[in-house]
Amino acid sequence: QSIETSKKKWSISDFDIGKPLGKGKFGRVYLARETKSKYIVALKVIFKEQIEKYRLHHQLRREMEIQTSLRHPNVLRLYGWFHDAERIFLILEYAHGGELYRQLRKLGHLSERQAATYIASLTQALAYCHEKDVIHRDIKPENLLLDHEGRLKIADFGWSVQSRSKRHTMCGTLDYLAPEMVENKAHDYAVDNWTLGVLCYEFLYGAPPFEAESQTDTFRRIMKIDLSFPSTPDVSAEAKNLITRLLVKDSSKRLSLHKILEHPWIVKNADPMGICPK
Ligand SMILES: Cc1nn(C)cc1-c1nc2c(-c3cnn(Cc4ccccc4)c3)c(Cl)cnc2[nH]1
Repeated sequence: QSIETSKKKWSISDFDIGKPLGKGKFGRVYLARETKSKYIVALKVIFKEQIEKYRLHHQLRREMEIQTSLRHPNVLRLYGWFHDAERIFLILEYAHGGELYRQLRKLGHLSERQAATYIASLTQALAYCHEKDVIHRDIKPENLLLDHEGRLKIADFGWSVQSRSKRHTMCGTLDYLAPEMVENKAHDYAVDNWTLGVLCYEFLYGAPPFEAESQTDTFRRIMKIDLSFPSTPDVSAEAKNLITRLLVKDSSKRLSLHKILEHPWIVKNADPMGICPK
């Protein structure tokens, strides 16, 4: 009965619950171990009355169906779910390395090899999601985790769950949203390309490109494409070229996911295995 494939009806008695990993509006995420196989998972507990109160069961169902159908090395697995009278439990892949966000905050900014490796992994994961008609995975450092080998995992289910680490008020930030999102226009796949540009900038400089004191100022900077590159850290011209070709207002003119993977900066710097040796 491997957790990966079983059609077994799970229940809370199948798991030993460990320390909380993250918490948020809809519930918490706990480290857990399936009692028979000793398989380690992350168990996300969502309270039904919260879902009913905010009338979110359709979104939750859609997110769960999407997440269960996705199989990609850079997308966190949802193995299955079960519920009791008041809670819904999601059985998730456990990412041993924790939040990419913490690594970024600890290091200040990433090396070009590390940044290129993460951008290549994200691009491959998004190309896979787009092939399955899944867009806007809400990619921001908040939703990125690392496995035991340092491989990136997109961990979002559309729920803004705040993890345990002291967190800047990232929820509700505009920093990662493309102009058409910020203007609440119909958005298409290309929003994810924009967000890759924002993330690439943040990985290399340690802060997102349009950060400002207020959300209004961030909004203005995004709409103006008010992009500038600090003189330190010293970042290569190829990296700046990739960022500039993604942070384009006209979504049809942004570099495509496949073109990103062929970009000289990615070809030269990204580790093919998605794991950047230290
Ligand atoms: C935190 C943390 N520290 N270490 C050492 C491991 C983890 C860890 N957390 C998870 C978690 C986990 C917990 N909370 N959340 C919400 C979240 C989502 C995206 C980014 C941040 C938080 C996810 C998961 Cl699902 C799956 N695997 C996880 N692994």
